[in-house]
Amino acid sequence: MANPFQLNAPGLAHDPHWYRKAVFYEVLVRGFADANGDGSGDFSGLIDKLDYLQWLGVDCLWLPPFFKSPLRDGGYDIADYYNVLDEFGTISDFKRLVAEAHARGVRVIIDLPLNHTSDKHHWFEESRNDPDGPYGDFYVWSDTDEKYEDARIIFVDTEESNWTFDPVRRQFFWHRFFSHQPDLNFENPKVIEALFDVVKFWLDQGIDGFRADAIPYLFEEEGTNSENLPQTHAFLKDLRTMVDENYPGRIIVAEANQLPEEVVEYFGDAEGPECHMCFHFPIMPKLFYALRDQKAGPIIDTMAETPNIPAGAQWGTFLRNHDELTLEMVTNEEREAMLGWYAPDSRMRANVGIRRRLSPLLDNSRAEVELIHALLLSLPGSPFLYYGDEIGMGDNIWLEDRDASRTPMQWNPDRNAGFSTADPGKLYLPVVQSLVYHYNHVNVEAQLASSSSLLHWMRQMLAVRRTHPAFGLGSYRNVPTEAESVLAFIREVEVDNAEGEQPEVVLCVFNLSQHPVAAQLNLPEYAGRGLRDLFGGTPFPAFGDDGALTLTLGSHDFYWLRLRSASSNTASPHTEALPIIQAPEAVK
Ligand SMILES: OC[C@H]1O[C@H](O[C@H]2O[C@H](CO)[C@@H](O)[C@H](O)[C@H]2O)[C@H](O)[C@@H](O)[C@@H]1O
Ligand SMILES: [Ca+2]
Repeated sequence: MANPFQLNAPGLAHDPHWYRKAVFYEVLVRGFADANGDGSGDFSGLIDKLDYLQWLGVDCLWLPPFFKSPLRDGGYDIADYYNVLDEFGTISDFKRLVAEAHARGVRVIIDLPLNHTSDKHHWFEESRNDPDGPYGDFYVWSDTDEKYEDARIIFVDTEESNWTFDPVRRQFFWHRFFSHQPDLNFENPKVIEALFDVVKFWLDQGIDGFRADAIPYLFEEEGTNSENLPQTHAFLKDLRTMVDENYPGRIIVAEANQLPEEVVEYFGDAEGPECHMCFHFPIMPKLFYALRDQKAGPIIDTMAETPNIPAGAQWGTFLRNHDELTLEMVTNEEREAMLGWYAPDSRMRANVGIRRRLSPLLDNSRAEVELIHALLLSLPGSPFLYYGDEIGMGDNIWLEDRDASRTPMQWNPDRNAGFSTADPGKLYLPVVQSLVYHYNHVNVEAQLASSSSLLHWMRQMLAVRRTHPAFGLGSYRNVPTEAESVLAFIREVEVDNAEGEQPEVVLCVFNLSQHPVAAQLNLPEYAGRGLRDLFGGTPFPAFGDDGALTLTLGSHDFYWLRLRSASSNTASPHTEALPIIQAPEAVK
């Protein structure tokens, strides 16, 4: 069959700030495509699907850990930083993946858990067996489990303490996550050296950057909560210096599940930059909260509390990922409300969060799935999508822990959803066969054949976003309205085009309510200016002479509107050109 996704192979454009406009896509190698039919996804399978990802409009892949691991924490328990899981392929397969992605203009970042290893890592084996040997001080050992008592337990479902007694060394070792994941001792310069070597090794394989997993927990200090310590920031400044000096254009993305004022510290400052990007953990749950509360307030407040970031930095925004939908960044009242709304069955909960995929969270409401994506794609930050959400994949809460939302990608209605030719019982996890999300009807092939599908809608959204630099690079300004269900904001950036520097101003308006609403916006600086819809180019009524504009929005409706040029209020070919969205051959 002809490949319906094949486009040209543009290669990578030179752009040191690529990540500030990029759309990222988190893809589990294990879960995407199984090329050799052994029941597990692999690098070759992912390579086969790169045309699809390019067609969708993805700019950069994020690959969660694929290193040698006993897989007791989805690969975040690394046994060997320098080797990959046998079932995924070889390092040369990985390099081929990077090269093939780059040929299609798609970058690749990987996940690097530096805070801890698996207890099967040889560093730990040697540390526990030979306290005076070269690895004796690689982990945090203690004769007592009463140190650092102000550090909270993160995996509250499974862990009772951050210390575990090791019967071999007859001491306790420190771990912020599972008890089979000992924390490395960052006070030991040899550990830092070893980890810098790991980072260099992977950057030498051609990756475009890495996600620094669980970064707030590197150091411990008595009398503190052992999170976000100054020593951690000093380590990150050194790491950034090494990356900038040796690998310009490659990025570090901080995974710091912390309050806005704490997360922002992970960007560093002009004198001492740290990470190029930080995930914006606080805004994510507020989007879900606002949707059920049907009020824009929580989003407006969180954006107001979000500090400015240094030039050249960017937020990473997301709706879902391989973890539970974490509720660490909301108040106790908000958390209780969200658990009631989104996790009525206790099986849907994990640690301080909810282990469900996006579509089931939103009761398979297409309008809500569209609305929350429209928010994600237009609020400040570079969006990180999660594989399968572009087709509204479901989950399986009967699986353990976060595996609920790590099931195989659904490609077609064939055996194993087209993910693998293996005997179904051999798959790493079963494909989703629930009534509503069964792979018979929720799959890429079916959605490709339907021009009104979520998949085509997503592709168009990414295409429109790409055409308007205001979304990636623009400033953000809230526009107050009386209607409490309406969120309105302006994204604005100076763009250089044939007519010289011109501001691109995009007005985004969302109705978070299930009921229609009319909202008046007052922007006197735009008095008399017209607007155009970004999708079809339809002219909208102009702002009045006093700068007032009344918009009506249907249930869960939204607009992305571009302010027309000040001089004429008429379309100019350069500033108002609309993106041409082409349907693939298969649906023409
Ligand atoms: O390796 C341990 C974990 O590291 C990341 O953890 C983060 O996920 C937690 C939720 O599962 C979250 O509560 C915590 O704040 C994060 O640091 C990684 O993403 C996990 O998959 C992994 O288990
Ligand atoms: Ca395989």
